[in-house]
Amino acid sequence: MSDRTTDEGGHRRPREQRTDLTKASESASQQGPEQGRRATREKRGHGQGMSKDQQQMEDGTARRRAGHRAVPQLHLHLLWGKGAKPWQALGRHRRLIVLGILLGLTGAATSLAQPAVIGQLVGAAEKGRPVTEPILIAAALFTADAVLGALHSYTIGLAGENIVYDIRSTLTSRLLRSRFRAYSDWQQGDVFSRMVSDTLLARSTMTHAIDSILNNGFLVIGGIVLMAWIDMVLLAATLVCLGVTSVVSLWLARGVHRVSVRNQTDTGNFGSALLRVLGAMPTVKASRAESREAEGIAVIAKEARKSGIKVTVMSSLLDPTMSIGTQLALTVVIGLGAARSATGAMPAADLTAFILYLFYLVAPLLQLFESIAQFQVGRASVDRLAELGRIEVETDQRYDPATARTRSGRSRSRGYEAGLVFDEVRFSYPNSQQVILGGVSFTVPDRGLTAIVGPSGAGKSTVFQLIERLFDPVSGVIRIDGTDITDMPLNQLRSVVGYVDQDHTLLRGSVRDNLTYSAPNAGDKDIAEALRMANLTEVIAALPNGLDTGLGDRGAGLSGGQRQRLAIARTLLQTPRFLLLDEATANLDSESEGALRDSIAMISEFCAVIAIAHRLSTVTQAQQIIVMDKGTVQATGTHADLNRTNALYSRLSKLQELSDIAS
Ligand SMILES: Nc1ncnc2c1ncn2[C@@H]1O[C@H](COP(=O)(O)OP(=O)(O)OP(=O)(O)O)[C@@H](O)[C@H]1O
Repeated sequence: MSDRTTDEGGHRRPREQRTDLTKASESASQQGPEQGRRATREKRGHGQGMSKDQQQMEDGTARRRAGHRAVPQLHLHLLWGKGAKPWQALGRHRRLIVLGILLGLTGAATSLAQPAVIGQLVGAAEKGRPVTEPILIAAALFTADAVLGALHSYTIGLAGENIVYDIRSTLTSRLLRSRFRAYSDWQQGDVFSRMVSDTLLARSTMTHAIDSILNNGFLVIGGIVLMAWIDMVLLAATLVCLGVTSVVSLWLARGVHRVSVRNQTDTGNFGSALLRVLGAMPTVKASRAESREAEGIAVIAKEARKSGIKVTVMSSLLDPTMSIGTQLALTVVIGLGAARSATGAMPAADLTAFILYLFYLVAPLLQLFESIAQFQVGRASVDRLAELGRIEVETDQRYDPATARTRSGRSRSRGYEAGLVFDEVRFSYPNSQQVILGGVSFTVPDRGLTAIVGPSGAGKSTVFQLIERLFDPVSGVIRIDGTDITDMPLNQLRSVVGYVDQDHTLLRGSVRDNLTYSAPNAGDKDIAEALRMANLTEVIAALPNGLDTGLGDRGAGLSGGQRQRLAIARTLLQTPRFLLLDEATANLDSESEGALRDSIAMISEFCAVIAIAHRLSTVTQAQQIIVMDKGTVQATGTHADLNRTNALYSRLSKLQELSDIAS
């Protein structure tokens, strides 16, 4: 099967797309149905004029090409996953981070040299030697320290922003390409909170915290070495005082990690709860549920507050713990040092340098432990992002190679049927035992209107979700022109299948943005034609800015029926070969429904329209009607046949007549 309206990457070709709809419908209306059909078929080149081998070659090429556009991988999980290579996690930002760390370390070296130079200055002054040289060296060190510090901050900040950008863009791409059933398991608010706040925390971990741990660690170790060089006795006293507090601080830092994980989960829960009600404001108001919901969300917010306070308590204990240790060390050093200096065991210049090193050590030591705590907070975020990054994505490879081979063996049998075929399809939703489709078989020819009717819950919408491959059957095959759809690249499948779902979702943006959503290069002529077919020309003309009028969330600004027709026009611009309409006429008044019925009749001249309809009046003209009940096909036929032969259909038909009379 080939689709000549797709390019190498599986995208639709703009030029052909722009003209497809107009030309096809013009042909259909001007040349009469048969010629129009032929003209459209030729333009679409859907493979009927090709040999089967050619088609299969094109299939393979298209699949390989589509497969080349690999879904971006998030490497964050490597940081703490099995066989972790932290280096890889930093990806292409490694160089920048290394540069930042080197700048920081050089800055730290200049800092470490300062007390020694000041010690020399004191020594020179003590002995009455010239002090110009040590002053100049000290000034050069201060300047270098300041410049290196600024460059260091900028480099690390830049790497941080790059990393956040990378994580966000990679994760967004993965989320949008995720398998529908995998995405359905996630709460939107949780996803949102991970994408916004966890990425910021992860940035701190991967740049500032790591950098600070290395730099301050270097300063601390360097300071200790220099202090050892000056006086071992004073150093031993210092280490005893600081050692105890360091152990306590490390224990606190671990605690910070534990409570941070809890706090980030609570924050995600808060986001989910908020999104849930914000997405249903009219229902909340109509149900007078404002106070109830506000109270419920306040409870969740309280949980986040509680775990947030725990993080604050643990983090704020770090500072005083370290302060106690350093104050103690300072007191001991000054007392012991003064005594040693008085006995002449230690020169005054050495004591000055030692005390300065101790002062210099205090800030890096505090920062070191703060960074370890920050690292632990960010680590929890990195873990949460890595979990999101492992979401299963749709690939254009075969869903299950072994099964696909067996299926394609069957599906590529000689004499395949053109159109869409359900062959003994069985299906249950993931994590559910309920059989939703129990061996459904039917054939939809590649032209004309096919209606699917049946009571609520019969499995009609599920049939559409399987055609779109939002889910895959448990067993059985769905074929398009003889090809198992699991063997088709997804974007090829979705370019030949247009789907107007029950919610006919519109997005915030202009009418034009919404119309051209699946055909971004559609021209004005095609847009006008699609609007005409969906009976929207006058409606759009009456809007203040016509096609450029802005719509609110989910298409606010248009009536329910207008939104529904706009969704149909949007799908028409995609020039699908199979147009799936799920309850497309549910919100229409009788007049609009009649107009749309005419449009569907016209559209079905050049593609296969499959319409789920509760209003049977919409589909009485259908070439075939499939009656579904409890996940099986009860009967297939025309309106007249089914009215005569099928009890369920004639009952639905009678109920419909009654409701029409009543209205
Ligand atoms: N995501 C899902 N997870 C589990 N079960 C589901 C899911 N979606 C639908 N179902 C179940 O599948 C069955 C068939 O649903 P489906 O939406 O296909 O019916 P339908 O015939 O289109 O109904 P209606 O005419 O009311 O839209 C229902 O029993 C429903 O509860």
